[in-house]
Order: sequence, then C-alpha cells, then structure tokens
Amino acid sequence: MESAPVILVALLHGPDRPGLVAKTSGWIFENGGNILHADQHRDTELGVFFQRIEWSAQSSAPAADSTRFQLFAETLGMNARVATSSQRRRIALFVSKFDHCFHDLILRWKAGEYACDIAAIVSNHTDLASAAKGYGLPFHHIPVTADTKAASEARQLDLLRSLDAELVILARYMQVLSADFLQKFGRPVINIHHSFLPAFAGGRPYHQAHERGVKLIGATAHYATAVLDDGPIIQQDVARVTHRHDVNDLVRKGRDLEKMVLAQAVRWHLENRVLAYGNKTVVFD
Ligand SMILES: Nc1nc2c(c(=O)[nH]1)N[C@@H](CN(C=O)c1ccc(C(=O)N[C@@H](CCC(=O)O)C(=O)O)cc1)CN2
Repeated sequence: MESAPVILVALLHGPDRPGLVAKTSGWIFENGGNILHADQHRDTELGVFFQRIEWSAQSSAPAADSTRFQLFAETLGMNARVATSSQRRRIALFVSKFDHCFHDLILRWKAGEYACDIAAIVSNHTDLASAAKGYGLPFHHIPVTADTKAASEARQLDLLRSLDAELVILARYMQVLSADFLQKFGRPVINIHHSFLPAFAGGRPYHQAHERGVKLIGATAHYATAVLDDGPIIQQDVARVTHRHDVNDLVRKGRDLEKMVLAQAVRWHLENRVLAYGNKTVVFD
C-alpha cells in the first residue's frame, strides 16, 4: 500500500534511567521518522520519567507502527500510548441544564479546534435537545433518579459502546457517575467542576465560596474518578472577586472560567499532551 505522511504522538512514562531519550529518538530515526516535537519531565521524588514525542513518518500502516513503538518502549521498561493523526476520536458530551460549556465546546469543534467527532449528546434532561438538533448532533435523553441510576447508567454504557466512544466530557453534567460506570466504560471521562479544587468540592460551590468570602473563584477540569471532584487535575484557572459580588456575579464570572478551562483541557487531551499518573497529571503543552 502506498506510504502516506502521518503524524504519530507517543506519551511514555516509566522508571527513569540514563539513555531513554537517546533510545526513543534513535528508534524513530532508524524507522524513518522525523521528530517534530519532544518534551520530557523527570519526577525526582518518584524517579519516574515522562516523555511526549511527536514525529512524522511515511507509513502505509500507522497502527502497526504505533504497536511496534509501544513494544519497543516496553523493552525500555516504559509504558507507552501512541496516537496517530489518522485517528479521529469519537467523543460524547454529557449535559444537564446548564448550556454554556455545551455551546462553547460545540462551537469550538465546528470551528475546527478539535480533531474529533461528536458522536452523541447525552442528557438527563431535555432542555438542550433542540439546541443539539440545531447543531445536527444526535441527542439522547436518559433521565436519572436515585431509583433508576443503575438502569440509566446501563443505557448510557450501551450507547457509548455502540458508538465506540473514546472520551466522555461532563459539560456541567449534574449526576455523579458510579464507580461501576467508570470501570465498565474504561476510557477517560473529563469533568469541569465550578470551583478551584480542592476548595468547595461537591454541590453549590459558588454559594460555598460566597459564604466563605473568598477573593478568588475558580474552575477545575479533571479526569473523573469514583470519588466526586477528586480525579487528576488537567487545568485550572481563577478570577478575582470582591465583597461587591453577590452569588449571581460569581456564577456569571465562573461561567467564563468554566468554558475556558474545559476547552483547554479537552484540547490538551485530544492532542495527547496529558499523562495521568497516580492522582496527578503531567501536561506537555
Ligand atoms: N464519578 C464522577 N461523576 C461526576 C463528577 C466526578 O467528579 N466524578 N463530577 C460531577 C460534576 N459535579 C461537579 O463538578 C457535580 C455534579 C453533581 C453534584 C450533585 O450533588 N448532584 C446531586 C444531584 C443534582 C441534580 O440532580 O441536579 C446528586 O448526585 O445527588 C455534585 C457535583 C459529574 N459527575
């Protein structure tokens, strides 16, 4: 089959030792690749080495090349994840009633900011059904109550499997996904929390912040784990507030933060710039 130019991106981590950079770059050179970007970090406390390498190659079988690099990385004791520019990931947006992150992500996607396909909009309410239809995106209403949660999550999982969704984005989705859901989905879930975590985790963070009288509010994008608002943080940002701001002001200022922080976290994830390690991340931006 005719070789075509393809971009491969590898994210590696493993026990640090001398020569890792030389060996990974050497393999790419010996296999006809040209390194476009390379970045690395050494966690001194853990003795762990992290690396992101982006290279171009003439390849008739990018998937096979990815596998060959992963196998080579294993010989170095490194865990490697490789993505190719020929892959467009299928994502699902989970939403409830708040629409600011929903519209922001879709407009950025329509503007070409994300190399992915939005396979579904999933919601426990119908508030955003017409907006999704307006964007020409499939909308799936799956109501969730305390009594129906297990059955609702089973429907969500069936849908995600049928779409082969590779990423779920919780764009102000207001239901807590169970540990069982996350284990069965087995792929990344990115959530936007409307506070500067670890402050004000849980519900009504802007009311908590106003009650506490903070001078900074924030937003946090993180990978969701079974523990609410506890997963590896990808991106955060803050804004100054004063005694003159009431809760509605905090909510308004917070909307802008939430949109920007989630948009950036999704971009970094889709560009294979985020390595989750333990309960933290290394972000090669
Ligand atoms: N497994 C996870 N699921 C979700 C997370 C997460 O971190 N891990 N984050 C939430 C989003 N979120 C905060 O960022 C959040 C959402 C909902 C609640 C909450 O108290 N929900 C109530 C129901 C509220 C309603 O129905 O409107 C509840 O579950 O009882 C707190 C924080 C998304 N999922």
